[in-house]
Amino acid sequence: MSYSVKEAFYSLQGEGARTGRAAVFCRFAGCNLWSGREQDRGTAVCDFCDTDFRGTDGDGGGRFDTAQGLAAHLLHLWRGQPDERASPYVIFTGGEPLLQLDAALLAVLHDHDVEIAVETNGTLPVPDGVDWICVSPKADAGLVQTRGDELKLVYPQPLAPPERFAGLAFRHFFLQPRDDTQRAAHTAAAVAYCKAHPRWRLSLQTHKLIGIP
Ligand SMILES: C[S@@+](CC[C@H](N)C(=O)[O-])C[C@H]1O[C@@H](n2cnc3c(N)ncnc32)[C@H](O)[C@@H]1O
Ligand SMILES: Nc1nc2[nH]cc(C(=O)O)c2c(=O)[nH]1
Ligand code: SF4
Ligand SMILES: [Mg+2]
Repeated sequence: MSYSVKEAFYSLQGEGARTGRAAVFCRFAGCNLWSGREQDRGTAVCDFCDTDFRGTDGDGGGRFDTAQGLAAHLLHLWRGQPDERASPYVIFTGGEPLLQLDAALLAVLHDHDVEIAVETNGTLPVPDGVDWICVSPKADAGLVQTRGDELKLVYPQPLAPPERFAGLAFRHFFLQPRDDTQRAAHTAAAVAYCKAHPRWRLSLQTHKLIGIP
């Protein structure tokens, strides 16, 4: 199996329960809910995406023929000093990472003592061996992955109210304001919802607020 990676970079997790934690991000190319072309956005299942995931031309991107090759590339990007209380941390995102993340890649990373997280839309099952599962459901897409560590719902999605997901088997429940021209209004609405429904916490995209990748 070969892998198509849009970009890969070292930054801090900007969102959710692990906000602020150093990580190598591996952004796989391609998604099952949008082609990534602007002219298709209006008819896409997921129409609010904030990410360019087409092609392999980004910083640290490329085509990798083997799991070993991609794992070596990701480990090379890690800048953390050795620390017995903090393993190297790799977050697979995209696009939709579960179109490409496989057992071979998970195994070789675990062989190097890497902790592995995934950011997924929940339409595909997460393979065994992922250490941290973040699911972000999309209103018009079937949800297959109904358990995990955090559920991070982009808010608002009129056809996907938080109540639809509150009973699922996640440890953390977040609302993340939809980033578009109305972001301030969406943020205010998310704050109001969290205040009324304390199960839910606010996830800000802090990397955007401070201008890091
Ligand atoms: C670009 S997606 C890639 C991973 C996967 N395809 C997914 O949707 O979870 C990464 C995260 O950004 C969130 N996201 C995408 N577009 C957003 C937007 N306009 N505003 C806020 N969050 C957004 C997604 O819901 C997801 O939690
Ligand atoms: N800093 C930072 N944190 C993130 N958390 C999830 C991201 C994503 O695009 O999946 C992301 C991202 O692109 N950058
Ligand atoms: S599912 Fe994720 S990557 Fe795909 S279009 Fe939606 S937000 Fe973007
Ligand atoms: Mg992002």
